[in-house]
This record gives sequence, structure tokens and C-alpha cells, in this order.
Amino acid sequence: MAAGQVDVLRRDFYKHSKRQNGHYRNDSHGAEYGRGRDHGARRKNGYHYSSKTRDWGSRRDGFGSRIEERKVEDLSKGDKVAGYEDGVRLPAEKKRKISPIVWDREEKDVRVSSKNRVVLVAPLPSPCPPAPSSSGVACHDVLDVDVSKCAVSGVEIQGFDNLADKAAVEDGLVGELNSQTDLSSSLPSEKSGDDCRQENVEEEEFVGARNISMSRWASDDETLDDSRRSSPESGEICTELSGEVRARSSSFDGDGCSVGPVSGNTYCESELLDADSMGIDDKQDENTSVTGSDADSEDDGDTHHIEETRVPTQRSTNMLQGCRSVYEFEYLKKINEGTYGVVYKAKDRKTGEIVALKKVKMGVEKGDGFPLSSLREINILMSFNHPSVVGVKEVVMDEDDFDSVFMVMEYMESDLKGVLEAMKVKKQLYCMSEVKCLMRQLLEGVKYLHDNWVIHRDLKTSNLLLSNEGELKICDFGLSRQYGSPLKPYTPLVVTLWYRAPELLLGTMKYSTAIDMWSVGCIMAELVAQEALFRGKNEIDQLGKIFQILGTPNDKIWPGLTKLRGVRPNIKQPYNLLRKKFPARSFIGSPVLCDSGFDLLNKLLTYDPEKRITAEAALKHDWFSNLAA
Ligand SMILES: Nc1ncnc2c1ncn2[C@@H]1O[C@H](COP(=O)(O)OP(=O)(O)OP(=O)(O)O)[C@@H](O)[C@H]1O
Repeated sequence: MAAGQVDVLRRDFYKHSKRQNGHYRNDSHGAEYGRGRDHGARRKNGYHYSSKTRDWGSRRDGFGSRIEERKVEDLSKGDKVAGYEDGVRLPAEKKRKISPIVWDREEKDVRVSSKNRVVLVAPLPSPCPPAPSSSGVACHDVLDVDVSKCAVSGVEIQGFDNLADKAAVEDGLVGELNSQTDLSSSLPSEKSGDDCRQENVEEEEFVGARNISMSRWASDDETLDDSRRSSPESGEICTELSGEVRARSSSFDGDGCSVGPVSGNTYCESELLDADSMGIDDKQDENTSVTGSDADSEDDGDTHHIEETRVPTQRSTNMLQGCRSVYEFEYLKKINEGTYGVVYKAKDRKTGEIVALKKVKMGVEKGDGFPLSSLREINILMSFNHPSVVGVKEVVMDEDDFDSVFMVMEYMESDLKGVLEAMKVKKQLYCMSEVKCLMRQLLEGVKYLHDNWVIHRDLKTSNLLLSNEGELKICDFGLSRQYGSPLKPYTPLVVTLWYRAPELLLGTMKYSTAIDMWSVGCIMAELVAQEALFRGKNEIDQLGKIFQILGTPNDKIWPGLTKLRGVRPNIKQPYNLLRKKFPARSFIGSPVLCDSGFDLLNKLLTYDPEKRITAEAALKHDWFSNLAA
């Protein structure tokens, strides 16, 4: 640590958080409020469930609801947050890194069909495939897509003034997509090359729908450390990531997984692309239909009500072979329910460890398949290991019901949204050292993601988990994706509205890590002010709120702005009023920020994504070493 730098230790923060408010779980099933480390002190009268069907139930048993009504013994008494003993951080435990998800390379001409698409793939290559195409798309994996449902036609049109604008954007994609067209012409395909033009903007990375059947991620020393990794989109199929990373292929022998190294220290991009490789991308991208609007949301600008693409049941069944059973866990309580999964608190019957189980939300109909956002989330989280990123240990399932699949995560007592809400009710504010501690952890996590070529794309307070020790961990990687250099067009419909960067609101499709940094700026403002900074009701209102505080941008401060075609509000506000919102001093109780804190906030909330501060630079900002601030 640099001389003079403030040691904003998590333990220090813990003292503060205990003093202030403790943490709060924003679920309706028993707030765990201000418990400090003794968070399990409450003990309810109740009993365990040992009956399989009652315990975790299955869909046919009405999983969840009936169980909620029963009393369960809260075994959290004496729980220790993994990695801590009496407030002292223990050496990080090796994570089990065997994801059940792998793309079987043997099946040829696999046809994957989901509701809205048909995908054809050619035979898949050996673990480390040969040279890539110029576009970075592996020749062997070209797809065919139902153009009627593709995102370019279905989603990207929003925010465009007219069809000519839309066409212009599509034209911009031709270069990317033509390369696929060329490739696909040599492969079995039901569509002409022209059809590829209309493919989803995020599908240029599609490297095939592989049969999922075996463990994929495995590593003895899996830390993806801070060194900058090669871009997964750099056009090289096998990209060396790190000496520490071992990519392995596995062969499933029916009873379990046998794991063997693929290629020493190399990391195959074809594996790295995982769910993206399915070519079936985001929660709301490709072939999905947006069925809600921003205005629908009453809460924190949650916007996505998406019909999601899924891996057909047969495949999800295959990929889950070898998983442990969910009945090896004891149900404790429901924690929360997000759009894409219900999260439960549970106890590993074998080890006694308290964990969080996120149940993957399958389709409405039984057999609808496995959501690809969940595949992506599992693969990313199981390959990452960082104190500021929630750890996923394994995937378990109900062997009686292949539609009941759970991610086993480290358990965190609260999320930042809940804590902030609780503090607001109590009219409490975080003190500045707490804000710094949280911001540092957040930035460390974001830097780690960006160093490893992942954009989270949905950073917001409810996706930041907190432990009672003051640890912060980023969760919910369902929207995240790998990016590369040069940038490729992606959907602009990402990031919950209130945290969404202006370039996304203006419809840019070539964005990068800067979108996460904007979200970090919004979160920093919220930590200081205790309420979200820009609380728009829909996209145009969101932009309006931003313009009102930061001033209406122009080409001078944001070169290239006028090329963005999104609809913008008719607000001419020439001044940046952010300092008024966060003065250095206040007699009327406004949230205050010292000069260096304000400088960092301003750099995070910079309009031009090129000039917006990076996570790495933010971590070096004076604010973190300024004792007085
Ligand atoms: N590991 C965990 N430990 C404790 N609580 C968790 C954990 N993971 C998630 N939660 C709780 O569950 C909530 C929903 O989780 P998550 O965001 O992963 O689900 P989601 O369905 O993807 O949500 P969203 O609607 O934001 O997309 C979180 O806001 C948090 O309160």
C-alpha cells in the first residue's frame, strides 16, 4: 500500500457498518437486520425438512410457496462467512471449478432449436481449433438464424428516427455479418447469405451450438489474476490467458467426469465463449422479444421483461449429468426472487456450510429448456475467482425434475439495495470511509471483470451483495458478456435504466467497459446520497434526468455524439449541476463530497465513454488515499 494511503480495510468498514446499521436483507421472509457478525442469533422454533419432495420440492409440488409457510430452524447461528474467522480473513479456499457445462465435440451437425430459431452447426473441432476466420468467428460453427426474430429487426429499431436510420445501422453491420455469410456458404445452411445480414448484432461471435454434456471448467490454480488478458474477440481461437489458468476438457463416462488437460496453459477461446458461443445471447438480445417497457417498472428502473432463448431440455438434461443433488442441501429460507431466478438460503448437509442456491427459472412449460443467460452466468462465475465477485461453487439439481437446476453460491447476508433502503428509513447515511470501502471493493471487482474481458452490463445496487463483515461482491452475471477488441456491435438494451450509460440510451451498439463505469458512478452517487441519482421512468426520461443534472452534451465535450441516432429529450441545459447536488459543505443536510471525491464522481459520470475513467485509474484516484476526505 502506498505511503499515506488510507487503509480502507473491510474489517474497518465492518466496525462502521456494525455501528451504523448492520446489514439488511430486503426479502419479505424475515429481515436480518443489524445483526452484525452475530447474524444468526435469532433462532426460530421449527424443524428441518428431511423429506426430499417437501424440502426442495419440485415444480409439481409447488416448490417454494408451501415451504415458505412452514417454520424452519434458522441455522445461521454460528454461521461463519466463508473465509473469515473472528473477523480475520482466511486464505481463499480453492474453488471447485468443475462446471457441469461443456460443449460436446463429438456430435455432428447438431441442430439446436428453440422457440424462435433453428441453428445448424458443422462438425466441431478438436479442443483447440485451428486458425480462426478473419472475423474471429470459427468457421466450423456458423449458424443459421431465424431472421424474423432477430434482434436487429426486433430490438435495435427502437430509438431510431426512421427506417433509413435503421438501415444505416444495419449497413454498418454488413462487414461483420458478411464474413459469416462467406463462411456459412461452405456449410449446410437453409438460408442464403443475405439472411445473415439480419442476424442479431451480438451473434457475430456465434461459434456454434454444441452439445452440452460434460464438465468444462476445471483448474487446480484457477485464479484469473490482475494481468490483462488477451481479448477473447481478438480473432485468435486459442488465446493464452494466463499461466495460472488451465482449460480442460472432460469426458463424461456415465458415472462421473474424468478431467484431463487440453493444452497446457492455453485457454481456448472456443471454450471461453461458452453461452455466447451458442449464438443465443442475452436475456433480451437476439430472437427475444421485449415484452415490457421501461415505463413499466416502478422500482429501480428495471426494464427487462424478456422472452429468453433456452437450451432445449434434452441438452440441459445431458449437461447436468454428474451434478450433485439439491437434496444434499437443507432448505432454510427463501432470500429473494429476481427476474431470472429465485434465491434460497440453504445448508450443505455434508459440510454444514451455509450457501445461497439460485434456482434457474425454466420456461413456463415443462421441458422449455435451460435459459442461456443462466448458462452464461454459471460459466463466467465458475471461471472467476475474486473477493469482489460472488463465488459459484457448483451446480446442483433435482434428479427427479430436470427443470429444477440450482447454482450453489457463497451466501451473503444482504444486498446494497436493501441496506440503503433500510438506512433511508432510519435516516442514516454511510460515513465517507464506508463509502470508500465499498467503492474500492466494487472497483476492484469491476477491474477484475474488465481485465478478463467481461462487461457486467447490469451493475446496480441489488446486484451488489454484502456480508456482515462489510465485504461487497458483484453478482448476477446473466446479462454480462465477453467483449473484445476491436469492438463489435452489441445490443444497447442492457443495464437497468437508472444505471444505464448515456451512450446506451442513445442507441450505440459499439460500447465497452465504460458502460459499467457509468453504473459505478451512479452507485457511488447513491452511496453518498442514499438515493438513486437519475431516476428516469423510461429511456427518454432517463436521458432527460441526466441532461438536467450534467447539462446537455454536445459534440465538443462528446465527439461523435451527433452520430448517435437515439431519440433525445428536448432539454437545453448548458451547465453541469452535479456539484450543486454534492457540495463540499452543506448546512441543509445535502450529501457532501470533498473535492477529490467529487472529482472521481465527475470522472465516472463523464459523457464521452472514451474519456470516462477506467476501473484501474479510479482505484488509483486520490480520493482513496485522501485521509481527510
Ligand atoms: N449469493 C447470494 N447470497 C445471498 N443473496 C443473494 C445471493 N445471490 C443473490 N442474492 C439475492 O437474490 C437477489 C436476486 O439475485 P440475482 O440478481 O442473481 O437474480 P436475478 O433473477 O438475476 O435478478 P435480476 O432481476 O436483477 O436480474 C439479489 O438481489 C440478492 O438479494
